[in-house]
Amino acid sequence: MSTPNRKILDVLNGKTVSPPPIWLMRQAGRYLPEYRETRKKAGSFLDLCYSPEFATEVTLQPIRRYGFDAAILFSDILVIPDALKRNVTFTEGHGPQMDPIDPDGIYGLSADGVLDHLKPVMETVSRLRSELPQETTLLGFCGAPWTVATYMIAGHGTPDQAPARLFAYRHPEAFQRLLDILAEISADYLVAQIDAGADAVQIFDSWAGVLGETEFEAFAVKPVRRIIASVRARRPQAKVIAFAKGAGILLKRYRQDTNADAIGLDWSVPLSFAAELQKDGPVQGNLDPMRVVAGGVPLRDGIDAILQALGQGPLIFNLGHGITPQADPAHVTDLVNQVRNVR
Ligand SMILES: Cc1c2[nH]c(c1CCC(=O)O)Cc1[nH]c(c(CCC(=O)O)c1C)Cc1[nH]c(c(CCC(=O)O)c1C)Cc1[nH]c(c(C)c1CCC(=O)O)C2
Repeated sequence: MSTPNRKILDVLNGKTVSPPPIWLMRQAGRYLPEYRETRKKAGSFLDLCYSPEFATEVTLQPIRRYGFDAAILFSDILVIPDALKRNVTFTEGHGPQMDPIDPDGIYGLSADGVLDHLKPVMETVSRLRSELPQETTLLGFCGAPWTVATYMIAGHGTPDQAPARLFAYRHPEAFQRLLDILAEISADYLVAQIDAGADAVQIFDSWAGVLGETEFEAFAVKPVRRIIASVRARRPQAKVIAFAKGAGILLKRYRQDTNADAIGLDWSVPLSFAAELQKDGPVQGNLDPMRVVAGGVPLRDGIDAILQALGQGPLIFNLGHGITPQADPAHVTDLVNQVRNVR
């Protein structure tokens, strides 16, 4: 069998690829008119996530438009609480909502049936692998236990994750049990995505940045290390990108202690520090999504700075967080052309 030429896998193996491969977090989404069209047809947001036909279509849309080096499975990190029967809904303007969980609820959680519930997602992954160009890397993903737990405890998004932080102090045993079950399910879920055709996976810890040092170690590092170890024990070839948003100087230890193949960097990570982190292994990031909204000079300067600081080492070009609905699709074309040095 010939090995497909997937640049992102080369970077994940520690190689420098020039120009760097590129994909964008949330590259399938509301900034694209074709996404908004499909979204209307699919019904609710979760209906879209569980429809192999529509989820495949929206995953492919940004690949057709921009030829990104990776496609990321269209789904959401909150399909796990949904599979755990937490009554998850997404309503326009309110973001995700679910039943807030208490300690009794945590002790009542069961992993049974979770992967069955997620079978349509695996069907989407296998359709994608057969429909994508050979050279496009297919990324699977899950949320990190801490970030998923913050939604399960509050029942919705919060600016500072105060409900989950307080819960962890008040109910340490129940909270640990929640992290453990989420880590176990997430590892199985990632293995299932890899078996269905994902080339690599990303773990999103979007709320890692609100944790103090001790809690970062216990709630962000440990569960992610456990997931990666469990996936590697079963699928030694699997590549993992870990994105701990807001982790700052703790990122140095985060890579070493989780054993991630690459770490994602948000836009607050100084490029001098990013270059140091790159000496330990591949990095991904870290353009401020607002530069994509602004376009023009701020966009050009931001891209230049990243390419200058990180372009000589293993880099996957990305944003420092998801692209926002107000981004102009034409600015994304400019971004891709500049990174690829196309005039
Ligand atoms: C925290 C988190 C969530 N979901 C996700 C995270 C981690 C990354 C991050 O921090 O952005 C991850 C995610 N969500 C989505 C993807 C799909 C793949 C891709 O990146 O293109 C991925 C990888 C689609 C989505 N997930 C969601 C949308 C928008 C919903 C819609 O189309 O109506 C999309 C395209 C909904 C969602 N899902 C979530 C929130 C808070 C919201 C509401 C906020 C919003 O509306 O942007 C939870």
